[in-house]
Amino acid sequence: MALALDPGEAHTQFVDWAESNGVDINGIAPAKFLDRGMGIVAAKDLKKGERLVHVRNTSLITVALPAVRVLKFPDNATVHGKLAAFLALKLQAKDSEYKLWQDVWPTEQDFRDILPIHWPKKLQELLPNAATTTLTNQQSNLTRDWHDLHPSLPSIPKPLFTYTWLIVNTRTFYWAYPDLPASHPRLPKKRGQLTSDDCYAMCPFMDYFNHSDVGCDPQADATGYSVTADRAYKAGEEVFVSYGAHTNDFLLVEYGFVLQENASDAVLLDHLIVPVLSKEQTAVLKEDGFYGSYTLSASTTTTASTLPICHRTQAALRLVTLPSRRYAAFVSGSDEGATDQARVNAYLVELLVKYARQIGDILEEVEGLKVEGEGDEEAGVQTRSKKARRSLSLSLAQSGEDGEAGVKAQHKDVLLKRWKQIRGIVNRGVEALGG
Ligand SMILES: C[S@@+](CC[C@H](N)C(=O)[O-])C[C@H]1O[C@@H](n2cnc3c(N)ncnc32)[C@H](O)[C@@H]1O
Repeated sequence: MALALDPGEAHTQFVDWAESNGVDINGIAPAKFLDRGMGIVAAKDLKKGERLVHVRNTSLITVALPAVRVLKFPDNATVHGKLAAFLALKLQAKDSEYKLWQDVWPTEQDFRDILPIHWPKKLQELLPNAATTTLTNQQSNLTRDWHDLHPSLPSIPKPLFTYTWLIVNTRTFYWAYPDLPASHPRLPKKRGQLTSDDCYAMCPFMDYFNHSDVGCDPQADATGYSVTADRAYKAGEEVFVSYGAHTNDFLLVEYGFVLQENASDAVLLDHLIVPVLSKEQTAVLKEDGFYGSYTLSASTTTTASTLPICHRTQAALRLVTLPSRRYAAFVSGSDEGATDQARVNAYLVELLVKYARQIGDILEEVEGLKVEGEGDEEAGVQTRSKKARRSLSLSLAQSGEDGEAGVKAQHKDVLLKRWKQIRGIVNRGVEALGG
């Protein structure tokens, strides 16, 4: 069990505030962990099915709040951007009603330590392919939101907006406004047209929960949000929720960590398979809906009948390696494909073995990166209070000194860890495919 430390005064004050502001807490408490900031622990033995927390719908922070609507952000701005803008204004105002909540958020420096969006470019360039795609999308979403909202935020510097945008990104919950009727004017769009990008809610206290691939499943209804124990917990044990079935590449970019054990982990193979497709094969796969998103899963329960590759990968590789009628029989379902499986496997093994060699080179490159500012700067920051660190880092950022930061030991460690995980998945894949 990871060591849970006393969270400190700011957290005690926040919990008191939360309890008097629509958050019902039962048998759990925030605690500090050495490697993942804050989290939630069982404050007593808990039974499976016990409700651990309920956050009233009126205590959620959504764009339907009158306090957000009155700011009249542009209609075309995203819900993510509007919430980030609202929270930036609240953080700047000295008398915000959310001050005690904001005081327990991770600091901007915490984000610089863990989130790849703040990594130096040379390190970002060494991210695995799937992580690079997620990071590119994240960067362009942030740029779009800043572009759309900064004319409405003359007093907010970009680093502050970036900070609250990342707070929303790492702490938001899916909220489809179950408390509002179908075409209520406070909905971001009419109910029928709501997309997942419209359904963001900030949920004070619930945002203390850390993620595990197997954990409690937060539930929303018209009364608000709740978390119920998915199993029995001993007092002192950390209680996780699941943020969803995410790979470690996704978790690294969106949340700044990778899991040691992750049943949802997989390696994206697009960069290996797409380049071997001819123009004609690409067109066929696009037409059949099998172009891209080729995955090799991390599953260790693979048997001969359940290979660690997805159906899309099977389809693409069959088109590349077999006569087109064999491909057609497979995708139409008239042939399960067992006869050709060995050929398909052998082809993929070749690609994976080549990839394993490249991974070896990348690992060497990452291992060789020089870590800057080790020791001195870190030690100084750790002795300051969290609040002081926040104001220090925000004021630094406000001066525009974003620059090209150096590689930190933390960045390098997590990147090495991820590449070693990928090497493990690839090697296990080669074995399972009979290589
Ligand atoms: C919703 S917040 C959870 C509370 C957060 N740990 C804090 O200090 O406030 C999500 C963030 O928690 C951290 N986190 C969540 N689950 C984690 C895990 N299993 N391992 C390491 N860090 C985790 C990541 O920094 C992530 O961006």
